[in-house]
Amino acid sequence: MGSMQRTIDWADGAVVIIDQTALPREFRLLRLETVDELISAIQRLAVRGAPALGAAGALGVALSALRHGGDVGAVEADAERVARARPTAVNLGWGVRRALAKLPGGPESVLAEAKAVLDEDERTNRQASANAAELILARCPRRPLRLLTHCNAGRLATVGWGTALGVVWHLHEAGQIEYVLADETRPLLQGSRLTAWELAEAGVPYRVLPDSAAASAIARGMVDCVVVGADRIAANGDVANKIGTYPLALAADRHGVPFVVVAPQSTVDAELPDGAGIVLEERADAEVTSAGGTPVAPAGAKAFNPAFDVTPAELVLAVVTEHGRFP
Ligand SMILES: CSC[C@@H](O)[C@@H](O)C(=O)COP(=O)(O)O
Repeated sequence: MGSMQRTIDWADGAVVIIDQTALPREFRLLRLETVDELISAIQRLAVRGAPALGAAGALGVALSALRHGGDVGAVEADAERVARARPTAVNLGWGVRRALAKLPGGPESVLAEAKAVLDEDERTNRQASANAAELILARCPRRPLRLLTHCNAGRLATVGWGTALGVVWHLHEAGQIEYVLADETRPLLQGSRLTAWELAEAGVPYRVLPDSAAASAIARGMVDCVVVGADRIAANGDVANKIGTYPLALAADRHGVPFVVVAPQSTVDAELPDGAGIVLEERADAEVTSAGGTPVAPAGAKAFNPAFDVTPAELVLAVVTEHGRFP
């Protein structure tokens, strides 16, 4: 049910998203009619994942342009607020800039550009993940393959199809997947809530594991390849992705397991020479000091809660986009 629904779309003058805070308990859609509602949905991760945030950025500018018409200053101010809703995924600002560039043509051309961003997304991710699937088949001799992934880089992180999980869909169609290990992805559990839900829907054999068990799984020879998405890729190939990605890359390197990153070209920040310049979002202490809304740490406990980390290019076998290997 709901499997053909886009993660984020435009319908009857509003942005419609799959509410990712409700999954897997409930599949429900949210209608966002204002820029403020969209920004709030981005910040509480009701819509999330770098490519989906690119679409959200473009649609946010469309919402504003349709509301403010010829008031360029008002639309530019809204665009700036949307672009700053979260700092790490470069796609958010990319989507905003693409739509904003069409403002001189009027609100309808802004909306048309936002819709083009959405339409391109699935095509691009299918191609990027097909390229990565080919590379993995060439580099990993064991059949069928046992993959490990982190966070959610599935259709829920994009408008449709997905990036790292897109690789799984291609390989599963070809009968080449034995199983997928899905890191639960502390603290917000995108792995156990979202990736597991997608894998179950698609009928792919999987197990959820604590993030802290991933290095052991790699060391015990249970993983042929680690495949993840990205939030921002610097010009030298350093990769920012969900917190916990860097330790996976270290473990994979130590045990000679290929570590592959799959992303659309829009996730490359060509102006950034290396990963040192990437702003890593820090989120609220309560996400760590509570579990499911119940406090688990002593009252007043402080947390270190970065949402992302940076994996240096030297630990990455390949960054794969729709154009092939990057750079
Ligand atoms: C194709 S999604 C790639 C990344 O955006 C994904 O792995 C990730 O880190 C998402 O983080 P999130 O905080 O859930 O937005």
